[in-house]
Amino acid sequence: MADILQNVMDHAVAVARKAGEVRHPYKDPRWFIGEESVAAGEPSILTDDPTWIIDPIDGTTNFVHAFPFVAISIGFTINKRVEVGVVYSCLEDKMFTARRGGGAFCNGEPLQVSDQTDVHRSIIATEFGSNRDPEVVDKIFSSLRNILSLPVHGVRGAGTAAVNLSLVASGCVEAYYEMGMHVWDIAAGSLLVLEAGGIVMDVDGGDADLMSRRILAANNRSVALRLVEQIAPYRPDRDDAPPAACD
Ligand SMILES: O=P(O)(O)OC(CO)CO
Ligand SMILES: [Mg+2]
Ligand SMILES: [Mg+2]
Repeated sequence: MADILQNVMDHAVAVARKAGEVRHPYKDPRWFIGEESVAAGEPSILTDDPTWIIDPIDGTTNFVHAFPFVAISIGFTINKRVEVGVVYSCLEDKMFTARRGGGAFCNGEPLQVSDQTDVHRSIIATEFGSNRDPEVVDKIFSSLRNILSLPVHGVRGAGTAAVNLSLVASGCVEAYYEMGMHVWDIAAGSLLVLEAGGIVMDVDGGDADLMSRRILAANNRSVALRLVEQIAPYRPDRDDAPPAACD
């Protein structure tokens, strides 16, 4: 397991060096976007520089309640594109790894998304999130009602975006969508899905935007576009939005 992780991290360093960077990618604070560092006041701006995007505990509420899905998520971007993704699902003891162009793996075994093209035969993952604004809750339930009524086989949620994305990459669910999570929740997992043969887009069918706090990841375009028709979109404040001015 350690070998797999070391191998992926060595690749990230090699990619950074190839991009002409000579700074040590484990040490320069400009190269990090982390949930805890942003909470401590560090900027959350994705630049073209090599950048580690880290969530040390994805599934904090699960962790607190001993609900058994918790992950560590580490993404590595260059030119705002994820080059390496690692998701460790701690209690499942599954190490998911992906390199751009190099495939996605779970504990070293290759991953492939589901080949299901019929949304009616699909399981869709999503989350209720933590925003209790009535308008947002209405949108969440509107999307859910539409999707359940298609009908689909089922709707699930692991309580962690990173694990939900690993489930898409593993072919256990056909798609995952959410609005309100953050870039550190999805950077690594989005590459897992792409490298397992899936697609990642905005919930409105547009291009994926890591900082938008919106994601739709699916096994294929057919399933994704059926979901786009059902999702009631809303726009959370972006991860790179300037801090609100004080009165
Ligand atoms: O548990 P965390 O890291 O707050 O993340 C949540 C979403 O923000 C679950 O993905
Ligand atoms: Mg998280
Ligand atoms: Mg977290």
